[in-house]
This record gives sequence, structure tokens and C-alpha cells, in this order.
Amino acid sequence: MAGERRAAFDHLRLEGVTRRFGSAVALSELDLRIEGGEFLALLGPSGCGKSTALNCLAGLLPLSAGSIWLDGERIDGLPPERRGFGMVFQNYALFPHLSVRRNVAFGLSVRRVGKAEIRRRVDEALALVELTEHAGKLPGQLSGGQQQRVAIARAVVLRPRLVLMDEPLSNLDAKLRVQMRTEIRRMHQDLGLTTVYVTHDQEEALALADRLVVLRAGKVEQIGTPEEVYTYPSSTYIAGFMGYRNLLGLPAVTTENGRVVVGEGAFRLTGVPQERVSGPRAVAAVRPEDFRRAGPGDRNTLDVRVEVSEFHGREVAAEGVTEGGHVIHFRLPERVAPGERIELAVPVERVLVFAGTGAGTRAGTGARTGEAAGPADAAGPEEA
Ligand SMILES: Nc1ncnc2c1ncn2[C@@H]1O[C@H](COP(=O)(O)OP(=O)(O)OP(=O)(O)O)[C@@H](O)[C@H]1O
Repeated sequence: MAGERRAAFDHLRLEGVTRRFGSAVALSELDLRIEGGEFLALLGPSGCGKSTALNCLAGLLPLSAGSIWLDGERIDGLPPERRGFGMVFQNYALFPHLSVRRNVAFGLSVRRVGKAEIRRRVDEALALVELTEHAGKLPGQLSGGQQQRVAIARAVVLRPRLVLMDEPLSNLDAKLRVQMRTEIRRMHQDLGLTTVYVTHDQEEALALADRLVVLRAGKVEQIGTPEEVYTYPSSTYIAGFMGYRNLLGLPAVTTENGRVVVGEGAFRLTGVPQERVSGPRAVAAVRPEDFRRAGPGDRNTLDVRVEVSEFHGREVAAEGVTEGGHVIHFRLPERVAPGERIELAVPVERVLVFAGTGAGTRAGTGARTGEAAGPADAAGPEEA
């Protein structure tokens, strides 16, 4: 591997990769093709099988079934050290008694690389993560973000064929997370290292990855570019995960000309069906930011009574309730007062309609967390 800088393979293929723990299936028949040089994010809530998939790839967990291929070579029987992959974990796993330089050099020393070559490559890796000035310090003398950069340098200095990252930023505070995210993306662009990145944070996955694989209970729910998954989630589960905070379970009134009208009483919304909506009920998925205050001539409108409004800097995040008891999350550029009645509008193409029953009203079964509302931690970071 030494001496290679660009993607060291054409593609990596997972075929029917399955991992069971006793009778529980953590990962079920995962089929996936990862192109050399690609940045792929495995995304999903806690327990969906992300780490299991990554550990199967790394060779830390044997497969219960299936195979993994690197171009023509079958690699799932190889021990981790013979796969030539680099790993970065959330807890950094640095040697506390070794300096930054020696931490980064460690893997090369084990591989008996020559001293001069080690020095050159470590210098290069430290420069890449902008830690040259800290080379002599111990990990304990560094901030969390700097420690994570050491962990990244330690992985990339080995020039791995593939870098596997498991929630590498989850121990950092919000500001540092965003900063490091940019650094990881920049490094990927500079080095072209194929990367598989595990996260439960949709924003992180959208920002970093060329492609997302969203898992649900050990199975693939959707694969696509960030734009595809964000704009056209394939299910209410994905929609919930991608910030469609309003998942409104409503009767389907009519379906015609590629549009569906859902609603009850005076509450009507027209949207675009994402699948065949044949049953009496449907789920309308709308992002809070796609609502605006209705103006003259607006058609797709609804009335709400404001209940809560929070100042978020450039905008106000508010919650209102319709006459029928549906809770609506929306965002506006200006403050609204609790108790105020306002009319909201939403473009038809930003109302995605799915088949299913979805959430009821507040008076009914859990308007806030109904069954169609994605995973528990699906809300965007700003909505936590
Ligand atoms: N060693 C193990 N023994 C038994 N069950 C396990 C083991 N490791 C994982 N599991 C189970 O497999 C499922 C998938 O776990 P996994 O760690 O892959 O999820 P994850 O999506 O990475 O979650 P998290 O984000 O919380 O790490 C879970 O139900 C988990 O309880």
C-alpha cells in the first residue's frame, strides 16, 4: 500500500452482508457498492446497524452471511490488519503517554517503515491536520478537536485503501463539530481517500457525503445523494429523519392530475404523492421552513393558532395548532405571539404525501410523536 495516494481500488462490494447476534439480526442482507474515492455516509438512529456494518467492513466482526469484495478480491475472510483500512473512532483511542508525533508514527513503526520515511510521512500528516506546532505535546494537552485530528492523522498516515469513521465528531461541542466537519471534507477532497462514515446526525451526513445510505433496523431504507434523500425521502421514516417535522396523518380526499388532496373539515392541503396513495388515509410531510405566512392569492393554505414561538436569530421557530387539533411546526422571519391566529401557505410541491395512517391530532393519538413520525432522534439539530 505504501506509496499510493489516490483511491487504491475501483470499487468495494458488499453482497448480502448479514450479522446476527444470537437470534437478533443487527444487519440484514446489505448489498452495497462503494466507488473508489467516494465519501459514503451510513446514517440512521441508534441501533439501526451502522456500527455493525462498519465493523463487518473493518473485519472486527465476522459476517453471519454474505461476502465483501474489493475489486475482484474477496476480503471478508481477511483479518483487519490485512485489509489495509484505517479506522477513526469517536473516543480517539490515542496513547496518552506518547507525544502527538509518536502517536501518528506508531502504525508506521509497527510496519517497520524506515526512520526517514516515517519522519517525512508524519510531518506530512501533521501538516494536513494542522498540528505541526503541537507535535511534541501529549494528547492530554490538546483540545478534543485537536485529539480527533491526531486520530485522523494516525489513520491517514498509513495511506489506507479505505478510511472507516465511526461517529468521529460526536464527543466534540457543536461549534468544533462543524469546524472539524469542514476539515474532514477538505481532507477527503485533497487526498481522495475512499471514506465510509457512520453518523446518526443527518446534517453531518448531508454536509459530508457524496452518497447516503439510510439504515432502519438493519436494512437499507434509502440510498441516494444528499440532494435526493433530502428533497425526495422515500418514506415517512426518512422524511422524519430529514427534517420533515410535520408528518400529518389525514384522510385522503381526492387524487387527480398527479396531486393528492388531504384534509378534514376546513383543513385542506394539496401535495405530491411519493407513492400510490390508495387508502382512506395518508401522511403529508412538510418541513417547517417550507411554510410561510399566506399572502393574497396563495392557495395551499391553513389556519393555525400560535402556541409557542422561539427566537432563533434569523427567524422564529413556532408551533401552532389547527382547528382540528393538528400541531404544525413552522418558521417565519418575524415574531408571532402565542394566541395569535395566522394563515400559513406552503407550495404544493413541498407537501410530500405518503400512504399510511400517520400521526393523529393532539386530541387523538399523539400528534407530536405519531407512528409515522420517524425515529425518536429524527428531528434536525435545530429542533432538538
Ligand atoms: N455485541 C453485540 N451483542 C449483541 N447485540 C449487539 C451487539 N452489537 C450490536 N448489537 C445489536 O445490534 C443492533 C445494531 O447495533 P449497532 O451498534 O450496529 O447500531 P448503531 O446503528 O451503530 O447504533 P449506535 O448509533 O447506538 O452505535 C442493536 O440492536 C444492538 O443492540
